Amino acid sequence: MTKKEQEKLVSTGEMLPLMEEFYTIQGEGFYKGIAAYFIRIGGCDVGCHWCDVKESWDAEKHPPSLTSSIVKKALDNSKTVVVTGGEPLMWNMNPITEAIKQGGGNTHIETSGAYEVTGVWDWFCLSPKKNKLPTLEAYKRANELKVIVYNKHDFKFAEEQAAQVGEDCILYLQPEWSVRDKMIPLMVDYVMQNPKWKISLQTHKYLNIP
Ligand SMILES: C[S@@+](CC[C@H](N)C(=O)[O-])C[C@H]1O[C@@H](n2cnc3c(N)ncnc32)[C@H](O)[C@@H]1O
Ligand SMILES: Nc1nc2[nH]cc(C(=O)O)c2c(=O)[nH]1
Ligand code: SF4
Ligand SMILES: [Mg+2]
Repeated sequence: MTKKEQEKLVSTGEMLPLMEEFYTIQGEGFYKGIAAYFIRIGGCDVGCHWCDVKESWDAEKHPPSLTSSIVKKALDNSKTVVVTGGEPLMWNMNPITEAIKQGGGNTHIETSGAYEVTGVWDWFCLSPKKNKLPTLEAYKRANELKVIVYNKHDFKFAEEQAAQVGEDCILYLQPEWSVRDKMIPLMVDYVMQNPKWKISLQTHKYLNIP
């Protein structure tokens, strides 16, 4: 296939720049603890300085793969398929979610919400970033809001973001990994004072799994 043909398929979402795929346990948020197949799509320009997958940022480093093949492999392993990145919403997510659902799977997304929402999602995890705020549609779609706490100013940001999501959206504060020992005590106090929030930890990192 020529580069031009590939680019066309990427633009429709029939190919995606795949960085990695792995079957593991969802470590974070509402579905923490369940087996799930992760599809990590390359490309992100949000630029969080503490991002734990900076290798994903440059989409050019992750060659396009056929969406149908990615989905087939995922569904051979698991009914729950989590699409993450990078920033998955930089790409057209319609074909991948259609294929997952057609194969009987459940579609979950991990996103900053900074780009137009495409795809049909059974579970939408919105993790907003100050650098590039979510779209109005992303706030509407969010089933869970997962705000990363890097310093004490992030509590105010978390409240501003919570004011934008729907009533049924579940609210999580998740410590930034490198400062977890410093931030967890503040988060514990905050959640006891403000019990609409829950704490989410990156449990896969404690379990030493992907
Ligand atoms: C790597 S991001 C990919 C998906 C999307 N770009 C996003 O940010 O939601 C997956 C999740 O990990 C979180 N995350 C990334 N780096 C982290 C870190 N150092 N500590 C805690 N959570 C982190 C993100 O906020 C997001 O919820
Ligand atoms: N086990 C595990 N759970 C996760 N939940 C969200 C992740 C992500 O990077 O999007 C992630 C991840 O990278 N691994
Ligand atoms: S939006 Fe997500 S992938 Fe992009 S830099 Fe931030 S945490 Fe990393
Ligand atoms: Mg991760």
